[in-house]
Amino acid sequence: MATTTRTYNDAIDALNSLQTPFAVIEARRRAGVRPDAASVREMRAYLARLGYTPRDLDRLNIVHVAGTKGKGSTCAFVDSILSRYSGTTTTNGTITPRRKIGLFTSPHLIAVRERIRIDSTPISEALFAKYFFQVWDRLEQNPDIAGDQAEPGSKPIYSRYLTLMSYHVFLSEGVDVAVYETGIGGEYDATNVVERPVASGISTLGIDHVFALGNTVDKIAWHKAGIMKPGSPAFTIEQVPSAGEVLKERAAEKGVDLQVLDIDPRLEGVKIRPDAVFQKKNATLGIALAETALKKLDPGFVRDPKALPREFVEGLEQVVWRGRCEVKDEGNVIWHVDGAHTVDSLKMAARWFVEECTGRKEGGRKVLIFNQQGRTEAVDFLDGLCETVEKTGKGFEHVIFCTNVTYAKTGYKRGNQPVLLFFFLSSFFFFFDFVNRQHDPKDIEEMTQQRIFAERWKQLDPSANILLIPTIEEAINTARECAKEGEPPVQALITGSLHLVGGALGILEKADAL
Ligand SMILES: Nc1ncnc2c1ncn2[C@@H]1O[C@H](COP(=O)(O)OP(=O)(O)OP(=O)(O)O)[C@@H](O)[C@H]1O
Ligand SMILES: [Mg+2]
Ligand SMILES: [Mg+2]
Repeated sequence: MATTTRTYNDAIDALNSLQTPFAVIEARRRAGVRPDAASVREMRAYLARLGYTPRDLDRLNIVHVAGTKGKGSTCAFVDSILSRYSGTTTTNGTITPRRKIGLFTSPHLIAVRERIRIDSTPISEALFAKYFFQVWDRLEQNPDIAGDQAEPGSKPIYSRYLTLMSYHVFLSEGVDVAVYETGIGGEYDATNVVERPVASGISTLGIDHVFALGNTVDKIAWHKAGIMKPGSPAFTIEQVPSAGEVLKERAAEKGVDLQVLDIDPRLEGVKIRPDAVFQKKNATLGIALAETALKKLDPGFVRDPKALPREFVEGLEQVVWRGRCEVKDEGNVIWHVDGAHTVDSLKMAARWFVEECTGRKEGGRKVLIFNQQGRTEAVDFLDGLCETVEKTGKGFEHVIFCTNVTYAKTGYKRGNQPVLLFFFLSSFFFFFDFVNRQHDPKDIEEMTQQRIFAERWKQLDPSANILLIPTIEEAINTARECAKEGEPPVQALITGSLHLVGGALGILEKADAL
């Protein structure tokens, strides 16, 4: 990859070249190749080529979170609490200096730099480009270290590159504590190169990423349990029994003291949004992780079992975690935006939408915009969604299935220049942060998946007006056209994938990053 200039866009181009192409993913899937221990060995090799050892990561005081759902939300709670708590405590009369908090999450909604945050803000384009190419150069300067377990001269794949880069960013920027969300699973996830986290947390387990992790919740639990490390406290919340058992067994094998937390009674009176049990579980986990980190970072910190410190309450109430249970009132349309993309979380999202709608005086017509790309099982997401909303007596009047392409004219993402990368998609240009090589372009062009969704919805609710619309932008405009003069505002739900939600928020807010 030519890297003669080193702008942010060059960095994004180079990063996108590290995506595993759709054809390779398919070939591996057919051959039954699943992630294994080699991925962490490879991460260790790249870390060494960058000039770091796993010991260096200890300086980051990592809080590590795995789970099927609620990882990102839990991490956001920890980040929000810690950033409010730092700099406010007095030890022996002196104010402790403000701490820098790193946050590494996935996926991104609009711009990839959202995945690497310092003090809750995505790193700037300039900083992203700078560190991206520092990593690139170091890998090229040290193409091989004798005996290491990565192919000589190779570059890590997309998610592993970003993980490596995040360590380099946080170490270079002097981050005091870094909160890490796993990508897929735990045991073999790129983030699992950390050996001595300050604490590990496992959020709600369920079924997702079946190919990589297994098709039952106990197999999935085995992977997630891989982030627990001897010598580091580990926490989880109530799980379905088969998953809970596996977590306990693996904790015992590793000699880890795993605490299973009930909803924290100190949350009474704290305004958690949405006001739902799943979010209180995420908050409970977030509190325990933040407390454990603070015990290490702040010798003056004492846990009060009766009440949460003011900074914790503020951190929990004011947390920002975009694309999850968001309401945006546009006048004619009230948008409900949630990136749920598993059977269970879609039921949660539907319940939240229904509660929002029933809480309103006037009930306008309901419109759904749904997308999920590249996962055939996604058609089963629809049943719970339809049923939950129909229970209110008034289901979705219009149901729009669109692709994950954002803009009608320019393709995936607004940018300075379009880059034509792909063959099949004659009418779409691909843009930087959302070039996605991991889906079959033909499926998108022919709206194969959307047609399957439409068939299913026709069976679920024959009275709904079902529409297939190519882009997110056109889907949003269509929903806007459903609003009629003199009628209460349209109540629209946008859900099914984070790509969809990111694209939609980008359009609704004209934002470049969240
Ligand atoms: N504990 C939970 N149980 C079930 N559903 C949840 C839970 N927490 C969040 N959700 C739902 O899942 C969606 C995604 O939440 P979040 O980003 O925290 O999860 P994640 O684990 O980071 O997911 P991803 O796989 O997208 O990285 C939310 O919008 C919400 O609808
Ligand atoms: Mg996931
Ligand atoms: Mg996430």
